[in-house]
Amino acid sequence: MASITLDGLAHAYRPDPQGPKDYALKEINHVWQQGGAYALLGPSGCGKTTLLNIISGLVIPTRGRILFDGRDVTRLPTEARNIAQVFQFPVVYDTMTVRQNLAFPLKNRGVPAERIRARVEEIADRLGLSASLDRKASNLTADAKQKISLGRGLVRPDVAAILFDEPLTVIDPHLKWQLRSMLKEIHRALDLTMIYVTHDQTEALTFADKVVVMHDGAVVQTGTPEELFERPAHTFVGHFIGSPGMNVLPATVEGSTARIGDTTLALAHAYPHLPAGARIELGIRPEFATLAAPGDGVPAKLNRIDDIGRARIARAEIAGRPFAAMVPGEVRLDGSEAGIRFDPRQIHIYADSHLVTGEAIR
Ligand SMILES: Nc1ncnc2c1ncn2[C@@H]1O[C@H](COP(=O)(O)OP(=O)(O)OP(=O)(O)O)[C@@H](O)[C@H]1O
Repeated sequence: MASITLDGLAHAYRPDPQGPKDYALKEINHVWQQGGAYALLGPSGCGKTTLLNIISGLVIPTRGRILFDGRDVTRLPTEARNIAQVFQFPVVYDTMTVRQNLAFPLKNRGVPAERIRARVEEIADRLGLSASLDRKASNLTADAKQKISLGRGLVRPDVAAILFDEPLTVIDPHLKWQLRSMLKEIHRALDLTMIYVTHDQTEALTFADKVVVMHDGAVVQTGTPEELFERPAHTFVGHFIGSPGMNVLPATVEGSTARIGDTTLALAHAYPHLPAGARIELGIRPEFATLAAPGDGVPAKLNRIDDIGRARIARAEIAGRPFAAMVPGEVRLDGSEAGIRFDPRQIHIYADSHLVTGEAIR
C-alpha cells in the first residue's frame, strides 16, 4: 500500500491548451493517504476517468507529477505501478473456476501455492463466494461475476492502491447496498488504499471516509461525508449532495444581514470582506428551512408538498427561484401564499460559487 500524491496535475486532450476551458482536468494537488477509503464523485464528463487513468498510467498528464510513496511514477506504464483495477463490467475468465480466477493475479506473480489458497479463501469468504469457489465462472450471474472481478482486485495484499471505476453498475439494485458494506468491511480488515469512482452520491457517501468531489474538471471539495453535507465549499457540492440538494438564492449581504428580494435576514456571522463585484449567493439545505404561515420568515409561493417517507418536503419558490423546505406537522396554509423560516446558523454565503467563511459578530 502506498500514499499517492497528485502534484500540480493537469490534463488537456488537445495538444495546445490555451486556457482552463481546454483542460479536461484542471490543476489538482492532493494526497491519497495510505490505507484510506476514498471516493471520487462527480457527474458524467467532470474528469473522473481522466484522473483515474492518470493514476493507473493509461494517460500521461500534460502537467504535474504523480508520486507513489514519494517516487515519481508519472511516466511509468500501468504494469510498473503495482495497482489493481476493477471496472464497470466483469473481467473474468469464463473457462476457469472462481478459485482459479481469484488466484490468477497471485499465480502470475509467483506467490507460493499455500499462500494463494489461504488468500483466495479469505477473499472469497469476505465476498460471499466460498460456496461457488469450484464452479466454472461461465455459469454464474452477472452479480457473481462482478464479485469475482472485485475479488481479483482485492486479492493482492501488496498493491499500491485499488481503483474501482463505477464497480456496481451491473449489480442488481437490492444487492448494491450489500456489496457496498462488504467493500467497507474489507477495507477495514485489509488496510488497502481504495479509490472508488462514482457519479452516485449514495455509493460515495456510504463507502468512503473521504470524498473528493469534482465538477467541470476541477476538485471543488475534499471532505468527510459530514463536511460535504454541513459545509459545502462550493454551490455545486451543495446541489449535488443531499436529496433534495441545497437551496441557493441570489442575495445581497452587508455585514451580518442578507437581503433576499424585499426581505432582510439576520445571519449568524458577519461578512465584512466579500470580494467586490463577486456574485453573492446564500445557500441553505432544505433540512434547515421550514415552511411557515405567510408573514413568518421569507415570503414564498408554495407549489406542492412531496411526502418522501421520512419527511414532507415543500416545493416552493422564493423570488421566482425554486426552493425546498421541510414541512412541520403543525403548519396550516390556505392557498399558495407561505413563508419560510431559515435557521441562521445553517446559512452559508458564497462568492462566485465558493464558500466564504464568516466572522464572529462583534
Ligand atoms: N480521449 C479523449 N479525447 C478527448 N477528450 C476526451 C477524451 N476522454 C475524455 N475526454 C473529455 O474529457 C472530459 C472529461 O471526461 P472523463 O471521461 O474524464 O469524465 P468522467 O467524469 O469520467 O465522465 P463519465 O462518468 O461519463 O466517464 C469530457 O469533456 C470528455 O469529453
